[in-house]
Amino acid sequence: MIPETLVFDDKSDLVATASSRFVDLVTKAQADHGVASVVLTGGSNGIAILRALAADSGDVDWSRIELFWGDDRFVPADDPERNYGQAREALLDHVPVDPARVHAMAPSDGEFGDDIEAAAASYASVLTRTSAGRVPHFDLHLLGMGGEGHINSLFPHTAATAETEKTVVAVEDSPKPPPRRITLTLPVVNRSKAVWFLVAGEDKAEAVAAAHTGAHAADWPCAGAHGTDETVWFLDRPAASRL
Ligand SMILES: O=C(O)[C@H](O)[C@@H](O)[C@H](O)[C@H](O)COP(=O)(O)O
Repeated sequence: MIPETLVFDDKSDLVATASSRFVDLVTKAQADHGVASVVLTGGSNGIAILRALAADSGDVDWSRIELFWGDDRFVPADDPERNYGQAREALLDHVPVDPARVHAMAPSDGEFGDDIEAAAASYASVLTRTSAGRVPHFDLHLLGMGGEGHINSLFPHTAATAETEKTVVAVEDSPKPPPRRITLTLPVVNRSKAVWFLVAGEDKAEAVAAAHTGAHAADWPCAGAHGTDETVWFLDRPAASRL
């Protein structure tokens, strides 16, 4: 399916449109099948959207949304680098989510202690437990992207990006600090009905162009992520400058 590519004059327009489309998508999913499932991302754009939703989320019923993370840093629970903590502060502390439906990845001082493999395996079972024993088809997977094309903690030329079986893997040597992370893999990202890339800045332009011209996921992991119903690129002008 051909991706939809939207180019905005600035980041605030990008965030405003993505958050309003988030409200539309989630309210439709809730009307259609009761509980919506959304995978959140870290990064400045992902968090900016959560802040916008904290201010205005229309008719979204926050008690009927399962929230997951595409990746997180395997750090202590109160480490400010944790994507979960940033999402809590930006959105989850301000809306009536059902705590039983908020599925954070384990911190390094949580129930699995420092055992990152056990923490990753446990998250894989969270995915199936919340979806009647199957791997979920998320309604929406939000993705930030790095300049070298990484999404979640899937970096170029790594085993995590090449993974074809497991839904969740541990990353011990991320090229971007901190080195230890837990991430969803491409096979599960690609079960999402909608995959949205939230990308701003000239340093992302080469990766955006690569993804739009059929690059290999090993080289540019962003090129390997697609929704089953829609793939949308939300770009500012500098990020779109090589298209
Ligand atoms: O895990 C990380 O190190 C970051 O969270 C990273 O993956 C980030 O999401 C992207 O680099 C996009 O970041 P921006 O949205 O700030 O461009």
